[in-house]
Amino acid sequence: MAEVLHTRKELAAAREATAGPVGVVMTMGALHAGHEALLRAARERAGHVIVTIFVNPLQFGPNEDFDRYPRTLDSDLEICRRAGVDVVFAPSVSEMYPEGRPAVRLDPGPLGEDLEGLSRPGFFHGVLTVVMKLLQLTRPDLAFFGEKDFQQLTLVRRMVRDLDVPTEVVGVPTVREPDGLAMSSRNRYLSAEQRRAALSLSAALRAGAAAAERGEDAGTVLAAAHRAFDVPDARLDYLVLTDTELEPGPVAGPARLLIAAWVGATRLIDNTAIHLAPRP
Ligand SMILES: Nc1ncnc2c1ncn2[C@@H]1O[C@H](COP(=O)(O)OP(=O)(O)OP(=O)(O)O)[C@@H](O)[C@H]1O
Ligand SMILES: CC(C)(CO)[C@@H](O)C(=O)[O-]
Ligand code: BAL
Repeated sequence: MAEVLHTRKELAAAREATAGPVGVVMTMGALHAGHEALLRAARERAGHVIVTIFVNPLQFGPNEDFDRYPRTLDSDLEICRRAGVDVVFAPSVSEMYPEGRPAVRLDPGPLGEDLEGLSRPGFFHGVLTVVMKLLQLTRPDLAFFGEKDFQQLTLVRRMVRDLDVPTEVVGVPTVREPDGLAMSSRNRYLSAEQRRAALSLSAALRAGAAAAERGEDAGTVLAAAHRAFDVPDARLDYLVLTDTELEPGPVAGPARLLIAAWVGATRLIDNTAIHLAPRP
């Protein structure tokens, strides 16, 4: 049975009593099969698994969905129990930020201002600040993050490297619905019609990957992805081809194709690995 803790003091006591490799999976709750894959990966690599459930106000903009973000603690706990999680840490906002918004926040650097950071100013300052706080509180040997949020995974890896955090960051492949839609807690905002339009994100990525497999160059790969996205009910935010560190403009070799789009009032993201053929 997972132990459910709400205070930093309880967590510190539980952590003190734990030996052996500790794995942490950080979440905002509303757990789904994507999160379950992270829990399985953690269970395989770590003797002791801690899950954090915290909807972090610091990473939401003033007009974003902090208030309506789904909060489903009972079913989350059931999923954690089934997955053999040892500790669930589910603090309140005042427990995490007793003095209100922290004056000192982590600066994600230039990548934090691009892609997701362009549409969500301050987002990665909020993400990295809470991830660092949760790393300090849980002191894990391993921390598991989903590739679905590839820019987040990249920035967390960079933070851990730049700030000498003694934790290995493990990326877990994106879990999809059978029709290709990347699992996301925000999918539950979609009507049936919007869910059909949302398929255009993964369709664009598949079209890009298929063009790369045919040996097409970067420009053709991107054009194929754009053509496949062409649906009236979804509005593109960005569709970019980068290198695997999210720097712009790869011409050959391993790359990443990333997309963000609005479907109604819901903003969705997705990405895939691409391998560009060597240039002649
Ligand atoms: N489909 C997925 N496959 C793999 N990992 C995922 C998937 N969805 C979320 N994750 C990972 O789970 C962790 C917690 O994410 P979070 O709780 O924000 O869920 P989410 O579904 O991404 O929510 P949202 O839709 O609000 O962004 C992150 O590391 C995230 O990348
Ligand atoms: C990493 C995270 C838990 C920080 O709030 C959040 O950004 C998420 O769920 O991906
Ligand atoms: N899944 C990343 C957290 C967020 O979108 O707020």
